[in-house]
Amino acid sequence: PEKIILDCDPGHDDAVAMLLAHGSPAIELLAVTTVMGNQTLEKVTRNALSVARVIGMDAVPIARGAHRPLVRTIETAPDIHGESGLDGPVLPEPVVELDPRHAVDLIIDTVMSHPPKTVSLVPTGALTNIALAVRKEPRLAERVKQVVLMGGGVHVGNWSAVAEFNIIIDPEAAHIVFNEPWPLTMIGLDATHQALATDEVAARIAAVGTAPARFVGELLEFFAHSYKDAQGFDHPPVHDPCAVAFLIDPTLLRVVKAPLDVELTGGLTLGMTVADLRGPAPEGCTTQVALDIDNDRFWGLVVDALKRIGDVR
Ligand SMILES: Nc1ccc([C@@H]2N[C@H](CO)[C@@H](O)[C@H]2O)cc1
Ligand SMILES: [Ca+2]
Repeated sequence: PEKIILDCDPGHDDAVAMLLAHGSPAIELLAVTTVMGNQTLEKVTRNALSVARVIGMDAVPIARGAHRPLVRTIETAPDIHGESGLDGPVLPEPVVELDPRHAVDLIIDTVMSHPPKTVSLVPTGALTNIALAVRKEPRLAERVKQVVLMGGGVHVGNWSAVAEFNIIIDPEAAHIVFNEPWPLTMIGLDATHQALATDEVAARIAAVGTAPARFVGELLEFFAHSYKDAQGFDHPPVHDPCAVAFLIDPTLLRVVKAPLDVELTGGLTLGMTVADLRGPAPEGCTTQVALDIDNDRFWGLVVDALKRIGDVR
């Protein structure tokens, strides 16, 4: 199985990414780290611990990370995720204790204690923790198998006309991460806006008939309402598990190798992820971008993971 570290800001779709990583037989979830974004660090960390309880994840270390971006001030997304960051379902009291380390140290310790090129980083929030980690331990750039991040977009933005939330709330961190030599796959809005939780998807999830499945149903119901009100979507795009799905079955996504970088000085374009799709990628290009996803097969992975998790008391 693919060994991964999930760096996240739960967040409705981050919660689905956690359950997909925990439930999929193709993934070995080594650690979960939290970063501010959808809500404050306190709230997203509490949410991660609650989700861990719901899905029966009691042996994976969870550590909290950056409480604000590297340079800028924090910006949250209550219009989509609500005041708690995971509005909708009742959130059970956490049972597992947080790992005492900072997320950055848990990431470094986990990667450096495994053989080279065996652990992948899967960030689904701002890239602050990942940037700090590779600055504190530069060897990460050669040691990590790959970075598969949910963020950015080639032709699509959601926090500005051209920028995506995870990137624009900490564009300096994103610039660091996009410019390290590690293999990097950007699962951006071009693909994740196709990962829609339709009524048919909701029915497939409900049919699993377990407490975790009901939890997912409730969080997707809230997510659907807030996405409709805030962004006019008929069904919510569930972004973050698309990054985990790429590691489970890369054939689910169409990816194109292309030079990628992040705009830091634009007025209109701050935080824009710029992919140069003009021609064949130059030799040594280590970045690629996802442009499409097979939504039906993607949701099949989520349903399978829920079935494997079963009922959790
Ligand atoms: N409007 C909106 C804002 C932030 C997010 C979060 N940021 C990414 C999508 O932009 C996902 O990781 C998701 O958790 C989703 C929608
Ligand atoms: Ca997220």
